[in-house]
Amino acid sequence: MKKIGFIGCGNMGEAMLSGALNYGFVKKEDVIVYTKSIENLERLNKKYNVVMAKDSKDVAENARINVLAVKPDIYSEVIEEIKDKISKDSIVIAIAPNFSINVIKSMFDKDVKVARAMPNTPAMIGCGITGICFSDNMTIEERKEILKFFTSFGEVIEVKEDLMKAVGSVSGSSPAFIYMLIEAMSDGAVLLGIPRKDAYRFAAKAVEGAAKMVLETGKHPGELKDAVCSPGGTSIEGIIKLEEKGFRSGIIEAMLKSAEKFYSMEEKEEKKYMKIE
Ligand SMILES: NC(=O)C1=CN([C@@H]2O[C@H](COP(=O)(O)OP(=O)(O)OC[C@H]3O[C@@H](n4cnc5c(N)ncnc54)[C@H](OP(=O)(O)O)[C@@H]3O)[C@@H](O)[C@H]2O)C=CC1
Ligand SMILES: O=C(O)[C@@H]1CCC=N1
Repeated sequence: MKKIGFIGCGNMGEAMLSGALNYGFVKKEDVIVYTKSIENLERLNKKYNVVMAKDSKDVAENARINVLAVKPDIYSEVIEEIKDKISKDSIVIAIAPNFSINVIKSMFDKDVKVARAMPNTPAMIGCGITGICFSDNMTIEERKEILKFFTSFGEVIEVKEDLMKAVGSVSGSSPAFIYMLIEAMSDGAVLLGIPRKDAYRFAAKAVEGAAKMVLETGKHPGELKDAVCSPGGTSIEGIIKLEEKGFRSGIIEAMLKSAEKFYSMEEKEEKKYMKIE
């Protein structure tokens, strides 16, 4: 029996796989992976030397922890395929926005052990952050093991299930917002004459440095911002423009919009599988 299996291994699956291997949660011979295309499967096998499964069932039959890293619209098809192979000792990790723990149980048609998580792609470099909740039937030991998996490629915070939609915004989706910030900062720097390559470096390092200042000093972000702005100086000019353009409310609304979508996706599946009106 392998320790962990990945059904689907694209952007998020590979980020977790490489994180878990690099940061020592699991050895390559203890991982089994299945993806739809043979090209991707062979690429992953070559890159990580993990065992290739012949199909999703093969993963479920041979792995104790099963990570469902397929797109949301493939979940039901995959669960249908593997449900008979999931034993009472297996653990299912679900990372799609749509499916609550109850819905996953209902899709498996049994009291399966479910860890519902919302990770993010910086997992690939060991800098992920994941929000997670567990089904009641999971033991403390099992929970600890799953927390260890997610900790192997970043931080993990246990949350109540109804906060998963917020975690989706602030963890799952937010890297996309930050990449946009870096891209926009770089465009501005290029406009001011800095070569493109250097512009990305300046912008990304500023984001990294600012994030570390928040994490390591424990200071309020507003205090750190104030320390940058000299009276009558250059930064405050930029800040006035950001306020004028609705920077902060734009970000807050983006968070709410992502959470709203998460909730509506979840609600749709609840109605379908739990027969809730
Ligand atoms: N991307 C992100 O930042 C985040 C994603 N998530 C969630 O992670 C999940 C995966 O998303 P993401 O990694 O972006 O998606 P990708 O499209 O990058 O990866 C999907 C994977 O599923 C495989 N696949 C497709 N059909 C099947 C099938 N029938 N059986 C088995 N495997 C199949 C694909 O195989 P192949 O490569 O061969 O086509 C691919 O490896 C989603 O549910 C998403 O909501 C959660 C948090 C963050
Ligand atoms: O965009 C999505 O739906 C997925 C979930 C969070 C990040 N990516």
